[in-house]
Amino acid sequence: MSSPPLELRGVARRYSTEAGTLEVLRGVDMALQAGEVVALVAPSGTGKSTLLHVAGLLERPDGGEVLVEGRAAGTLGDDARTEIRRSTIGFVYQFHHLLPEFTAAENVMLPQMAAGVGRSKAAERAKDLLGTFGLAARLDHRPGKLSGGEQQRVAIARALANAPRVLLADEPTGNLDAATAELVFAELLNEARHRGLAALIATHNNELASRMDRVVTLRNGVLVPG
Ligand SMILES: Nc1ncnc2c1ncn2[C@@H]1O[C@H](COP(=O)(O)OP(=O)(O)OP(=O)(O)O)[C@@H](O)[C@H]1O
Repeated sequence: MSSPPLELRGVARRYSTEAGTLEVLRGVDMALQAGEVVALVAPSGTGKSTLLHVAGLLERPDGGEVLVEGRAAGTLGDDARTEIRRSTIGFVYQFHHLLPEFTAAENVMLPQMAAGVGRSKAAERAKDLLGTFGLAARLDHRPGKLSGGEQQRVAIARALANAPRVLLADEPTGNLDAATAELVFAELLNEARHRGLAALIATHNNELASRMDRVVTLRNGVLVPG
């Protein structure tokens, strides 16, 4: 059997604070299979973002390992992690984090060009992706001229730009009104399923969580089912 796109083994992460050491992750184990969309539920402040950042190779674990397609990746150096992240992992944040001085299309082109794709090919792919999210008429708009839902759709298109096998999302619709959140979530779920991605989507919303394939909860620094 091939390796899961993403696996966490005994992942630990702690922060030094004035009050002492804060053990946020105490041995997180999880395997995320291709085609599986998993909900990550965690009360605020328990380490959900920390977990996603470590899983997405943005931060290194203090213990344990993150395996990407079977390769120990979490504890590699910054350049190697960046390389693997760029080619394998798409990340959607709660706030879109788009670059305000670039257009929607350019925001989707940039990660591709950073990965070595030529400008015209990147532009073509950005157009296709943004079209998928109903933004064909918004390619040349800067983020400030887009609605919240449109901004988040651009952010999702950007996360998919390099055809990742893993999609990580940190409350991707948490900043939208309920009706827009529903539409954007449905599109995100649809794309993740259509592409057969291994997806981990953090949400505080139990109804959204129940529509994913399974739910994991972060409790006392470990993941438990349900
Ligand atoms: N760089 C850091 N240094 C010190 N403490 C940190 C650091 N990053 C996070 N923490 C602390 O670790 C804990 C978990 O933070 P994290 O951002 O992962 O929580 P979260 O579950 O994502 O919260 P929320 O849902 O409110 O965004 C919090 O108590 C936070 O204050």
